[in-house]
Amino acid sequence: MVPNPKVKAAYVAMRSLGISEDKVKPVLKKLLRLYDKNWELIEEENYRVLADAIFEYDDNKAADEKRKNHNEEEEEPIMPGLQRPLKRPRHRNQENDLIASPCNLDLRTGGPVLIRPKQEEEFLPQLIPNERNKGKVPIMSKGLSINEMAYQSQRKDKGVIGRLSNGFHQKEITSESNTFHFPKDKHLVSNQLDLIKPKDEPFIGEVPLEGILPEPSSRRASIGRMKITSDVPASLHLHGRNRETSLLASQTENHGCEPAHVPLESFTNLEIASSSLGEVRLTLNCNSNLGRPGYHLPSLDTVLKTMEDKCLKSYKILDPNFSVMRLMRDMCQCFVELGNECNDQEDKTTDMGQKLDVLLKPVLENTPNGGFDTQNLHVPFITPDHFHESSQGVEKAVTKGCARNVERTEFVHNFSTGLHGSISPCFQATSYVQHVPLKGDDVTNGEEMAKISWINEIDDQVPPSFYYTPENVVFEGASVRFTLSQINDTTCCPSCWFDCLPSSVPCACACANGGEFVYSVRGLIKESFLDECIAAVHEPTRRSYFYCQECPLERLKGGAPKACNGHLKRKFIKECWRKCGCNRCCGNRVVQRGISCSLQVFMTSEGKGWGLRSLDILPKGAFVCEYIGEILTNLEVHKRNMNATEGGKMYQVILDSNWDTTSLKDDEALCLDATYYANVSRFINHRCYDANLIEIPVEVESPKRHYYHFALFTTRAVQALEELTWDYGINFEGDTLSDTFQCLCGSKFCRNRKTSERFSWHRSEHGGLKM
Ligand SMILES: C[S@@+](CC[C@H](N)C(=O)[O-])C[C@H]1O[C@@H](n2cnc3c(N)ncnc32)[C@H](O)[C@@H]1O
Repeated sequence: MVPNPKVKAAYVAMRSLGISEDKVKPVLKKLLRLYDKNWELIEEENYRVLADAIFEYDDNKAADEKRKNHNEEEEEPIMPGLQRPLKRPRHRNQENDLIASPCNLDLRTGGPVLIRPKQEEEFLPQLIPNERNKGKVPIMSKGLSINEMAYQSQRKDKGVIGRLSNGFHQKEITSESNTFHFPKDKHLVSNQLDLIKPKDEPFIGEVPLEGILPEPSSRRASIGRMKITSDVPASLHLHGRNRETSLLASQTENHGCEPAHVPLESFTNLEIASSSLGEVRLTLNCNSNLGRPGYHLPSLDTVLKTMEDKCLKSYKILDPNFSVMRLMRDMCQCFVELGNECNDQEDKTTDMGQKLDVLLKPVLENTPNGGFDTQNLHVPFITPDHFHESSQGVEKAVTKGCARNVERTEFVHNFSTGLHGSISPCFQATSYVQHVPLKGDDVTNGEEMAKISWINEIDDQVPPSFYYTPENVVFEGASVRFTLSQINDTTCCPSCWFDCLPSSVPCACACANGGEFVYSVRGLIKESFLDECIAAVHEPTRRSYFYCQECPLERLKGGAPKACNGHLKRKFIKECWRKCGCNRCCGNRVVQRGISCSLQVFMTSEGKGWGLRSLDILPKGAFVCEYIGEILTNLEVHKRNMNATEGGKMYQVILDSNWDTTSLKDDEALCLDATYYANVSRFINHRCYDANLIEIPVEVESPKRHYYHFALFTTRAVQALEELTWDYGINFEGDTLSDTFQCLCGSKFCRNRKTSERFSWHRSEHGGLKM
């Protein structure tokens, strides 16, 4: 009989791993039966399932034998003769492994496949508690040389705009070059890792360990504090298991003592370096007792073996010579080599962001708080200036990142009512992030329902990188917390059903909109409402403004309190929400459903940089997108602007459409900053007066209107490929803007001209426009 070519190919693949045919045959048979002869599953990832099944069988057999010896019972092996072909011995927790195996076969019974390969990740957390991320965490300690030697950079391209009373106000800033340099000399790049001795570190005081790895509060108390001092000479040169990689372990808690030889088992600080010069080091810190009574540090050997085993199983690395230490060393090497090769300034900044992400992400993934969907966690980059401040700064920055993710929990279940009681709108962002490089041709990075493409027919620039988020993210200190209890029956419509719009009796949400819904059945803003909104911007009078008794913006400027310039009152739209009886298809839920039109980011030909356009014709009153960014307190905006340098782009918008209160607290005076976190709206350019978009504040989750959604709707029909623009409300006669923003909007009503061709413009006393 001609051998099946697929079987033959499987033998060949296994042979390359040192597994003989007679070992492959019975396992392959079982697999084929279990997978219903679905070869695709078996062939996937270079026969990973098959290889694992063979190993699994081997392990089972070893375990059986152990048990047999132990029980002194006579038992026939069901499939004799399998021996591990790999060079590396695999030591496992047998029980866990059996369950967590990607192809959890009971080869003795040919029983069902409990976990299919693709599902492995889902099962791991429960099945191997505390194991999943172990060994993945290069914790940034004080000794991380990236911090000290490689990374001196300034915030790059940080753009800021602040909205004036009815528009943007800005502080332009320059892109500063990133000064990150790795050693230029090629000879510094050694092919081998060398022993390194950490140089004396400056005293930076006490660094709480929990700052690096946040612990659940119950455990915090028991966690010791790690002190890093200038005199931490207690470095050990450890030659781990005759490996080509040399290790250095230091006893960080051994302050001020002479170097002491400690057993491998009690290392607390493992460093892997790129060479003896230690240009790049990876540091692994571990509190010697993890704050748990009875905890003993495993030996380095055990950790490495377990990690290698994990790499085999979880990361599908089948190379029998694979070594975790080599992997980490290679990573250090990459830093050195890429730094040397990188001549282009821009490359350096982008690459560094990625490298830091590699280092930081695992720290966050490994938070013992657990429970987060680590697959979806997006970790902000820590800015260079935080890295070179001090190593303490590094740890602070890492903590910040963790804190942000802790805040990410969206719903706090209220057990007494069974409702989602307290709802935090989004997660905590940090300002200290670096832009994320754009991947592929979708500027949304897959975050929106539909892809948003980009095109540049003018030059060879690619869109700037930033962190795409379809929802606002809250920065620390901003008072944005929603609770269902804030919404009473007069501010929602619990008795409505499916869609509120067709109802002949206006519901509470319609009443909040002035007695009728703002949206038509086609999902457009009704013309009368829209025209009122446009008129309020185009023809403001004194009564169109709120005047704060104590303006939060003026308060920030310091000095003698100045009178408020006024904040333009805007009509709000109130959308239905969770306490309403209708569902997501309700016609009074437009903005919350997100972007539905076809948009494209493109390079403008007038020199305004990138812009946004619609690929389709849009009718008047259509919702285009929300202005999305970080929700900041104005205090934070002020801080960011103070730290910014001149020359960048403007991305900040003040949420002042309802500043009618005399007692607006500092944490309630909010702003959206789309510099780091943003959606596609950050590409919309300004146009004086006759822009085709208008901002309308939309209340969705909360009747408290100091926070609201900043939604952009068309003011008229828009042609396909016509640029979408919006009037930032810039006061070109104001001192902050006149020099820095040269308006290229091309409108015949452009306010940036001293005298318009056809009109003579002057400002109203409140900063609005009058013809
Ligand atoms: C919110 S961003 C808009 C997107 C931006 N063009 C880009 O390339 O990322 C605002 C910045 O775009 C530029 N910009 C927007 N409207 C402009 C206009 N009418 N004239 C000149 N520059 C404009 C300015 O640099 C401004 O700071």
